[in-house]
Amino acid sequence: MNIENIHVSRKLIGVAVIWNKKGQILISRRLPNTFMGGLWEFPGGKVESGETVEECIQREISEELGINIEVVEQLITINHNYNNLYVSLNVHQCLHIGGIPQPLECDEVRWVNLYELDDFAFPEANTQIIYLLQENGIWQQVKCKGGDG
Ligand SMILES: Nc1nc2c([nH]c(=O)n2[C@H]2C[C@H](O)[C@@H](COP(=O)(O)OP(=O)(O)OP(=O)(O)O)O2)c(=O)[nH]1
Ligand SMILES: [Mg+2]
Repeated sequence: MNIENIHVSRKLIGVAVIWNKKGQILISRRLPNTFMGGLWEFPGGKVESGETVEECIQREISEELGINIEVVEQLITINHNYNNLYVSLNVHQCLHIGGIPQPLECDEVRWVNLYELDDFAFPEANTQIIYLLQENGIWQQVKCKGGDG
């Protein structure tokens, strides 16, 4: 095969693990008829040029869910290859500050606890994120009860 025919896409993705005061995490379901449609994920999206990952997360969460969050700290970066799509998931721990999550760009949103995460189908790259979250427990008692949600 000619080298020019090989197309590899790379995407840097800002991903938010958003916690409420009850120790629940917000998950959203990808729209049907899209890449990995129907699977559940942590909200987020592609980092645009000129923005930091934190800015990307703030923007995506406001666009996708219409809520306010505080981006608190980085959890992990997962590099994963879906055939010819390389994604680098830059995952951050976040607190829900206010607003009721709306499924503005997804099929459905839900608050779930750490153990309920096992009941939903996530993309392959999420396995390690979920394992780490469950290992860590309720994120330092929801970062000492910050946030407002
Ligand atoms: N947001 C998010 N994306 C994830 C997760 N796990 C996972 O593999 N992904 C993958 C799916 C997509 O290939 C990519 C996210 O891209 P996207 O298509 O939702 O992002 P976007 O809305 O900014 O995309 P675009 O149309 O602007 O290219 O990362 C996850 O937990 N959250
Ligand atoms: Mg997205």
